[in-house]
Parts: sequence; C-alpha cells; structure tokens
Amino acid sequence: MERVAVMGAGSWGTAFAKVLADSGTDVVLWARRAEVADGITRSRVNPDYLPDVVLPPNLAATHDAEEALRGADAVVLGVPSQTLRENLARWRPALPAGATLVSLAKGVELGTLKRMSEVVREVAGVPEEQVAVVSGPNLAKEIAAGQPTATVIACTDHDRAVDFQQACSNSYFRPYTNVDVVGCELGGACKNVIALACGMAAGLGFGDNTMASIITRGLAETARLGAALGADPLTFAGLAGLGDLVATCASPLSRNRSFGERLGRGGTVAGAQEAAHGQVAEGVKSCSSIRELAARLGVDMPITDGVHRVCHEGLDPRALTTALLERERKAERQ
Ligand SMILES: NC(=O)c1ccc[n+]([C@@H]2O[C@H](COP(=O)([O-])OP(=O)(O)OC[C@H]3O[C@@H](n4cnc5c(N)ncnc54)[C@H](OP(=O)(O)O)[C@@H]3O)[C@@H](O)[C@H]2O)c1
Ligand SMILES: O=P(O)(O)OC[C@H](O)CO
Repeated sequence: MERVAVMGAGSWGTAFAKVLADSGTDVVLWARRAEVADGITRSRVNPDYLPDVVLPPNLAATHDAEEALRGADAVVLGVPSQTLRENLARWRPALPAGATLVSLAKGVELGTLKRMSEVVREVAGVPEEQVAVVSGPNLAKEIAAGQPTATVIACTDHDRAVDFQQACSNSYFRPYTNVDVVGCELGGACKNVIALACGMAAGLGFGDNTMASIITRGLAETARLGAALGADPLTFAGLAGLGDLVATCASPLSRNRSFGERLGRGGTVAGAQEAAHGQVAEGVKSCSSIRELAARLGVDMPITDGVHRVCHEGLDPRALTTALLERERKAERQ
C-alpha cells in the first residue's frame, strides 16, 4: 500500500495517520474543518486534538474529501460511530474502486443496531472481504507520543489484513491480524460501556477490587453477546477484547472512563458532556444500542443495562451498584 486516506482528524484519526506515516506510508488526512487542515499544513500539528505532537512530512492534510480519497489504496474511517453512515454516504462517490475500507470507530449504530463494518458494507456497497477494522488498546495520546502498543487488524480476507498490517507497522506500533471481525468489533464497542461503569465506580470512591470485578464481569457479558453473534470466544481474551478493556477501564486518558467518573462524583450527563470538550465518549450512545441488541438476542448484559439507565434514565450510579450486587445469585459461568 503506497497511499492511504484517513478520514477524520480527531484524536485517533490524527494519531493513526501518524502511525501510517511513521510506517513509511504516504497519508492524506481529511479534516472536517478547514482551519484544522490548514493548521496541520502550516505548523505540522493538529491544534485542536494533539497540539504537542509534530506530524511527519509524508502526512498531508486537506479539508477536501475528494482530494484525500483520490488514488488511495486504503480509506481509514476515523469519525465517531454514530456519524459514520452520514459521512460515508457523502464520500461514497469518490471512494476508489477496490480500496480497503478500514473502520477505526468503536460503537454500535443506534436504530439499526449494526456494527461499523456492517454500516460500511451497506453504505459503500462493498463485499465484507473489502472491509477491515482496527481495534485494540490504543489510547491516541500515548500512541501519538510514540509509546509502544499492539493492536488488531480484523478482516475476513486475511491477505488484505496482511497488506494493511504492513502499511501500519513500525517501531512502536505492532498490529496482529485476525479474521474474527465480529468479535473484534464487539470487544471495541462493549469496552467503552464497561469503562463508563468503571469510571462511575472510581467516582464513587471504590478501589481495585471493584474495578477488577467490573472488568471481569464486563468481559463475561461481552463474550455472551459475542457468542450469540457468532464471534470466536478466544477473541475476547486477545488485544481487541481483554487488552482494550483493561486499557480503557484503567486509564485516566480514556474519555469513557472520565465521563463515568464525573457521573460517579455526582455530575450530570450534560456536565460530563461539556467537560469532554466535544470529544466523543462512544459508550454513552452505544450502551443503548448494545443493550437493545442484547435484548433482541436474549443475552443478559446487566452492567450495560445499568450504564444505559444511569446515562439515559436518571438512575443514580450508587443505586446501580446496589442493583448489580442484589441480583439473583448464580454460578460464575452461566
Ligand atoms: N481517541 C482514541 O484514543 C481512540 C482510540 C481507538 C479508537 N477510537 C475510536 O475512533 C473513533 C473516533 O474517535 P476520536 O477519538 O478520533 O474522536 P474525536 O477525537 O472526538 O474526533 C472526532 C473526529 O470526527 C470528526 N467528525 C466528522 N463528522 C463528525 C460529526 N458529524 N460529528 C462529530 N464529529 C465529526 C470531528 O471533526 P471536528 O473536529 O470538526 O468536530 C473529529 O475530527 C471513535 O469511534 C473512537 O471510539 C478512539
Ligand atoms: O478514550 P476512549 O474511552 O474513547 O478510549 C480510547 C480507545 O478506544 C482505547 O483503546
């Protein structure tokens, strides 16, 4: 792969564009606002999202989507999951034929309850083999600073995953391939919801036993949903499952965890939204779509259900704790 378009110049779009460029791949980064693209072109930094990080010379920025997409071997989609459909529909006429479409987004679409790769296939009108996802413990700020991490490139076409793996491998970024797209996407979407719950627990003053319990039971309910949707159970023990779950639930850099922490400290959803400074905490919306998906499939996801009730029905996080602990007693693997 010689040239990749990255559509979306937020935290992860910008950091991932840098990963590609640092791997020797030429990148064009599309920014929704002209001033962001101009700022990158002028000063080599993204002033809004990663002001302390100098971007490499083989990374160009533009506000013109057609220009970004022209001749791209792969198109990386770095916009929030609930906006992917509308953005991609706009870009569709300019998508290069045969290009690998790569989703960075971690969410489940409200209303349709579709995973991001399903949205991409539907809107772009491409076969599943042409769509890949990137998912793993990938906090943008750490990666932009060149700190080592691993991730997963999931695609049902193994050769295509290997091509993209090559395009984004470098001295600090190690991608593995996986053909289990369903499992990798569910791991990425569900961990945001579990991180909200961990944040709430932290905000309430609870310590590491509580965190470990939420992480472990969160993984159990994610794996149950995965089983119902045909995912490989072992994916949830990997980077896109446990790896991302631990990073997001533990890190003060996580927007989802920080959002939950504000709620746990007694803040409102509106206040937590404001404190996020326009950056997306995907779990706040995906808790509702994942909950609905689970209900449709008859899968029990009590933490996800509780997070939905806190974020959208006014439940107090402390009452959520009580509700979870007072549930009917059962065997661990049930
Ligand atoms: N940040 C991370 O560490 C990280 C890591 C792995 C995966 N992810 C996932 O990657 C996806 C993107 O996250 P991010 O961190 O890059 O988000 P972000 O920092 O909030 O940036 C969102 C980007 O999408 C653009 N955008 C385009 N259309 C939009 C619309 N209709 N509404 C809102 N924004 C729109 C924004 O443009 P403006 O600047 O003009 O608003 C901005 O460039 C999410 O699904 C997230 O879960 C994030
Ligand atoms: O900041 P968050 O909570 O969106 O998490 C970022 C990444 O998904 C971590 O892998």
